[in-house]
Amino acid sequence: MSASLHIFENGTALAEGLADAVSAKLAAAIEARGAASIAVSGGTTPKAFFQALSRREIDWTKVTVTLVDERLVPPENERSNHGLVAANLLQNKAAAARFLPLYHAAATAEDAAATASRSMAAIGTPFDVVILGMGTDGHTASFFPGGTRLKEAIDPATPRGVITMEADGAGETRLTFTFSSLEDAGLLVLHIEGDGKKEVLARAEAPGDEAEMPIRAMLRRATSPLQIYWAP
Ligand SMILES: O=C1O[C@H](COP(=O)(O)O)[C@@H](O)[C@H](O)[C@H]1O
Repeated sequence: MSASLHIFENGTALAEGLADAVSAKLAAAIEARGAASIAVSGGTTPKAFFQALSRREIDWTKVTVTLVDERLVPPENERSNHGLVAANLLQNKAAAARFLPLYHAAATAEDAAATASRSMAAIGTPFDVVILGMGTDGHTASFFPGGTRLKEAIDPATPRGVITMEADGAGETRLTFTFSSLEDAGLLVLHIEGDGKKEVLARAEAPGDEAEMPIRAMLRRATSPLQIYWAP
């Protein structure tokens, strides 16, 4: 499915425009089914978007928020995506939303992933909204080049759920939804900012191996049209 590019003059305009699109999709899902779901990314990019979305007037009591991926750290750790979402999205109107974490204190990373997969089964699929980010190495979610379970993570035959991932440059062990969990979202967004990320995207759009730039799996094979939101 081909991608669409939405260009904004700056990060503030992008945050507001993306919050408009996402809140409209969540409101439509609530209207249709009485519930809505969104999986968001961490990293440095989404903070302003989270803050804008947190102020949108939808029925947040009917919205479940989770993460596309997470580090195997508790929420009080400064590198926790849960912590980022708690501080910036689960605020204002969105404080009423239900949050389902990927991290669980467990004996092993595999146990944490299995617990996350089980709790996600309650959300229902596909997600109404998925917001992806992208690293300068071409990773998305925790689909890292050289990742221990990259092949499995981006294989469309791997079932929906959360798996572990380790990779050089990823820091902590990661927990990540698989490709099949994310690629058919009602609204599938890639949120990137800056000229550097635009150049990375251009490289990803060129022919090459998905294992070298795993964002290519989403660009090439997602069944939902990928909506790329970019600002300088
Ligand atoms: O490791 C991660 O990085 C990506 C991108 O982060 P950014 O700091 O370049 O915005 C993010 O999408 C992912 O969720 C996160 O775990």
